[in-house]
Amino acid sequence: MTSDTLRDAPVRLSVRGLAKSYDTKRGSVPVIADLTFDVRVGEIACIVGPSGIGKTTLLKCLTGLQSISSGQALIDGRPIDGPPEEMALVFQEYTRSLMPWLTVEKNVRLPLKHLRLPAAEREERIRGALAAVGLAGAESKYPWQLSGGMQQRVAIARAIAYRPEVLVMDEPFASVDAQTRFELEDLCLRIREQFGMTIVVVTHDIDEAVYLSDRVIVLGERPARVTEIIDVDFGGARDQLTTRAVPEFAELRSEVFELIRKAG
Ligand SMILES: Nc1ncnc2c1ncn2[C@@H]1O[C@H](COP(=O)(O)OP(=O)(O)OP(=O)(O)O)[C@@H](O)[C@H]1O
Repeated sequence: MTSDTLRDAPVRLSVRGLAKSYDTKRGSVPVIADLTFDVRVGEIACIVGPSGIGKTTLLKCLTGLQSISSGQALIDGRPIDGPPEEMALVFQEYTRSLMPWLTVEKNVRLPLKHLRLPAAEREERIRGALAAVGLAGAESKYPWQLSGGMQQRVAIARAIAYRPEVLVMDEPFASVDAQTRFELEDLCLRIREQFGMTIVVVTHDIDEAVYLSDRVIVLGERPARVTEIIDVDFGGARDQLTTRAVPEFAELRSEVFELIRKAG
């Protein structure tokens, strides 16, 4: 997949003047003032910004878990006003999102129950998702028998077995060691290639944002606005050593770092 192909793809997720305030005992507190951006079919977009700027709040609005105060978020042109069927969400805390009393295979099977798929397709999706994340053979294990990185792979397998159009991830690799983090980043790139999914990731890690993204969306100011949208033109095939070593990588990292520092 080339960057040019992605830039010509139709818009999957559109955020238009989105604002969000929380109602608290002290009244209405604005967290997001005005966000406008698009994510195209098959793109990976990373959302970055200083701590507490409203990144998780934005994801909650996009996934229909929080109401939007004004403006709109649209998926394929349809306004989001509840959890869209076309989306799946992966959280940082895999220990809280997996059911410890269910095996790996049953955890992945869980969200497929209400899809009413033909049995053969359901089994193939479970098998294919576990194979895609490198967990073929671990079907009968329980989450607590696995390492943190493997548990997060189960959470990702569960999301991709559902075949969402948009995979939304909130700090998905923040709780694993550095080596596992690199492996999971590459897994994310492979998922995009294999399933053509659109992926939105919130991350605190600037290098990760540059490595994964076709588009880095930088949030700043309080309440939050889009400070900058940075196009990343490394294409689909990336490599932890060679991609991170090109001069453009260092330039983009500095640019994002500087924007977040100014915003904080
Ligand atoms: N349910 C809520 N009610 C009231 N205020 C909230 C609620 N959830 C979040 N906030 C506030 O909204 C602001 C943004 O929080 P949010 O978690 O979205 O930021 P973030 O950018 O994801 O933070 P971090 O980078 O630290 O994870 C914070 O000031 C937070 O205290």
